[in-house]
Amino acid sequence: MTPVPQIGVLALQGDVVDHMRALEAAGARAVPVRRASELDAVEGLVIPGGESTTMSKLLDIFDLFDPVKKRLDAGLPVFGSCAGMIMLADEVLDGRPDQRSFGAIPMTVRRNAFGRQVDSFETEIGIDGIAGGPFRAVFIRAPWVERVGAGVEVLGRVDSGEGSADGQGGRIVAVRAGACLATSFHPEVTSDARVHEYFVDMVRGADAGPVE
Ligand SMILES: NC(=O)CC[C@H](N)C(=O)O
Repeated sequence: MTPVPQIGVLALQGDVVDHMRALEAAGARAVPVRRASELDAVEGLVIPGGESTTMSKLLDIFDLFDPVKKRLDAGLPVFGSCAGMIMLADEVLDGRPDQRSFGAIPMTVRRNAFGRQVDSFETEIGIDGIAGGPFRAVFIRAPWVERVGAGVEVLGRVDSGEGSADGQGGRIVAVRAGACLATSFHPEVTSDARVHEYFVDMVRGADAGPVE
């Protein structure tokens, strides 16, 4: 177990600096990842919020899509927030036709799902596995999860006033599947480090280690 794990933040586009600050606050060493050699050195990876169509394109341009996919398939712990959640899904609705995602979590994610009228909002939600009361969740043109496959644990929902496809009330906005964590919202833009602490604990537990 590494006491201070080295965690990469995919630094092609999006709110990289906020995630690096939040990871450091949560007890990790944060490093930007722009090339495969930097990816090799990390024990966990954050895919930040931003714009998933752009991120998908840049991953191809920087020859990083396949190296990242390979490490995710090998069990590298990963946390995706917002656009990062979209990048982890195996099915993306309302995406661009050429948009690619890693398929690390068996789930269907709808882009920009909360609609243009209220495309950004904040609300308090409970997150399973995170103690200490509700979490202030900031949503910015956020996706939601419409289907979860086998082995995906729903950690949090938001009441969108219309229920959800599975009849349990509220849209799914936080999930975990093994070493993969994803949120529709942006914990990195608040000063509450609990979601990042949760992820740092996942990385410590997984002990994926850097590639030799
Ligand atoms: N804040 C965000 O990350 C927004 C995600 C963006 N709507 C996308 O599709 O990628």
